[in-house]
Amino acid sequence: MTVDFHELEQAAATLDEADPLHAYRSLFHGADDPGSDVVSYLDGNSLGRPTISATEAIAAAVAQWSGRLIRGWDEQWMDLPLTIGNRLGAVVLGAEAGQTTIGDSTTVLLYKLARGALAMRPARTEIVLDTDNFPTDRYVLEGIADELGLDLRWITVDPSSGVGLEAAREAISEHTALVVLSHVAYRSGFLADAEAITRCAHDAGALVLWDLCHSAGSVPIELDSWNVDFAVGCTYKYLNGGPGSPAFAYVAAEHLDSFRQPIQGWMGRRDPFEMGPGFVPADGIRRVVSGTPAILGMIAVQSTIDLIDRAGVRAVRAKSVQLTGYLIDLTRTLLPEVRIASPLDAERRGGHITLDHPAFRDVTPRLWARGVIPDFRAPQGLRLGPSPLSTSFAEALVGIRAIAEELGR
Ligand SMILES: Cc1ncc(COP(=O)(O)O)c(C=O)c1O
Ligand SMILES: Nc1c(O)cccc1C(=O)C[C@H](N)C(=O)O
Repeated sequence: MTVDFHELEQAAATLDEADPLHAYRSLFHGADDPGSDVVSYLDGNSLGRPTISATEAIAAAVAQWSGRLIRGWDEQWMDLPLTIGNRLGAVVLGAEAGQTTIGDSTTVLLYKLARGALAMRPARTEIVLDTDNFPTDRYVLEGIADELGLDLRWITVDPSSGVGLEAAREAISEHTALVVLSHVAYRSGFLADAEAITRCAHDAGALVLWDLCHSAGSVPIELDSWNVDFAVGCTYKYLNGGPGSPAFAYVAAEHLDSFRQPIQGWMGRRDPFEMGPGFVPADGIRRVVSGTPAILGMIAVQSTIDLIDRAGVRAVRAKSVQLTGYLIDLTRTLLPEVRIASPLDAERRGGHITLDHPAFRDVTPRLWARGVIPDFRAPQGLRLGPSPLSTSFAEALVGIRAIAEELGR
């Protein structure tokens, strides 16, 4: 079959013109910068692009540091993790104020929340998780199971799919203390039915902890109305917080009084500057904090929350579905020998897809060298993660065309 690339380029341009979010692209550094060596950035689910407003916000934070020095803590910084948490809750997580905070890495928050949750179900013996959850989730839970003498109940998952409701229902039992799953699977992009699985866990008397790393900022989330107990997630992906920006943690209001986490630091104590004897947890979500929060690291996230608020989560999701659907269509046309290792049903697909081919391990560095940036996930997956606010259809086409060329088409 011969492919008319001119026609494909015209079609991509038409999609960009019709895209109600297209103007947001110009609010990101590098997206249309003629000096950039990147021609197709498809790794927004590993590290999002910086927003232009974040540069200004970070400069203002440094000026505040310079001018206010230590006074900045009393004036703003002590409350900032909770202030940003509330805003993230309202715009992205479907969470009322007072349940979300920013700090630590996802890995560390996962540990803190899982330990705290397990302490609330002391008579139960099992943690339910899946074989294809992100490595850090599996490793953290393996460590906790060793520490506490608990059993891990693994849901075996096809890496091109994810944890469906039936599989979750089979695994969850009267022995289950805690269920820990990813809302969007890091490899396939499978979008779990978080509401139904949460209900299923609760019916069995268990608690749930959702990893929202790949869903926050790309798919609608309603933690309060889904009755989720706990959640964690990254801010450097679709929330554009920057490399290593601190993660977020959500603890449902109903659990906050009884919740105790294992890293009892002074910043999570009631009246930390009293510096008194013994640990007394702070009221509310502040008790999730352990040490001094990374203030400069959390500044950029606010800029993206503002953009998502303006664009609307529904519009962000609609663009994301359109982008992944477009990548799937192009793959079928230009890469017929490649397997699509992600859900074809948009309802069950998050913001990224994975393509499978034995040549991808070798192809990936060649793509990076020519400014086309997806990422490689072993054993043979090429993961394409467009960002709804900054990726154009034209850019997606450039990426798939380059993959086709590298495969010798
Ligand atoms: C699903 C998921 N969970 C957890 C993590 C780990 O996050 P961190 O390295 O920031 O602790 C990541 C990404 O690295 C991820 O994709
Ligand atoms: N956190 C990352 C890093 O420090 C380096 C490279 C990639 C990452 C990622 O975020 C990977 C990502 N969580 C994934 O889903 O694979």
